[in-house]
Amino acid sequence: MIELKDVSKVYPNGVKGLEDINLTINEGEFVAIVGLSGAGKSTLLRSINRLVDISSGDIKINNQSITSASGKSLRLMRRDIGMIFQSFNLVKRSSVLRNVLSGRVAYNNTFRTIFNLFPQKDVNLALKALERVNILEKAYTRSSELSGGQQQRVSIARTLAQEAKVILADEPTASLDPVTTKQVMDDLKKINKEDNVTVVINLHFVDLAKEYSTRIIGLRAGKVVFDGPAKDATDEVFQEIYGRSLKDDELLGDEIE
Ligand SMILES: Nc1ncnc2c1ncn2[C@@H]1O[C@H](COP(=O)(O)OP(=O)(O)OP(=O)(O)O)[C@@H](O)[C@H]1O
Repeated sequence: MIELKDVSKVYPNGVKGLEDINLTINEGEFVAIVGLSGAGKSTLLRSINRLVDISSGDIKINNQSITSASGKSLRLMRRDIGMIFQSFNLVKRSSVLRNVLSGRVAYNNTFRTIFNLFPQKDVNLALKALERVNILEKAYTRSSELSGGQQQRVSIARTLAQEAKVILADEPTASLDPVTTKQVMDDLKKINKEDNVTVVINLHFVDLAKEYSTRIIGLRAGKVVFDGPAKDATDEVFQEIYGRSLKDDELLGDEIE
């Protein structure tokens, strides 16, 4: 369970990224965060694993405050949280398998990871993860040789190898074409369903949010302006979140049918 209590973030330049956010996200939910550019979606997501430090309030994960955690306890909390980025964040010159194994770094000592001495059980776990996202045959390929969609699958496999209980995905399909977008979303949904992994995802396309998530959180100027089941997110709701009608480029459209 992820709990945000009275969370605000003010950046050093005075910009309010988040204002007084109160949310509880339960284990196994698939939550989409939507809103205009600059609404605070990335700030919210990155606060959860403390890539962004909040200015006030508290964030708890399974009743333990990540806001006040440090050292080993922060590392252990972060080990349970996988992160997926728009830009994939892979080491391009390394093999696919090596990238997936980096999900095991927090489970091993530094000496082993520097010299690539991962235990066989970690290698097996990584190969299994690649199999689940259907790119096992690419295990020994250099990551730079993969398509964008394949690279995103590698980053999903990395969170599987990490045995993350929560996946935070920041616009994971923003640089992908519509067909690949759907494959990546299907992978995330499968992991959510089969492993009961909580998924919190920032999405630009509102129709994708409606199709895949169980709950939609709408942000506007750093505040939650909608929080409810995806099926309740009507056109009027999106109009409220965006302060205007949706534009064509906020809908992925028929390609996902
Ligand atoms: N490092 C930073 N320093 C100063 N202001 C920032 C910083 N990061 C974000 N902001 C500001 O905080 C607000 C929220 O930004 P955030 O990136 O969370 O929005 P977003 O909804 O994810 O937008 P986008 O969809 O464009 O990624 C914006 O006004 C942004 O300019």
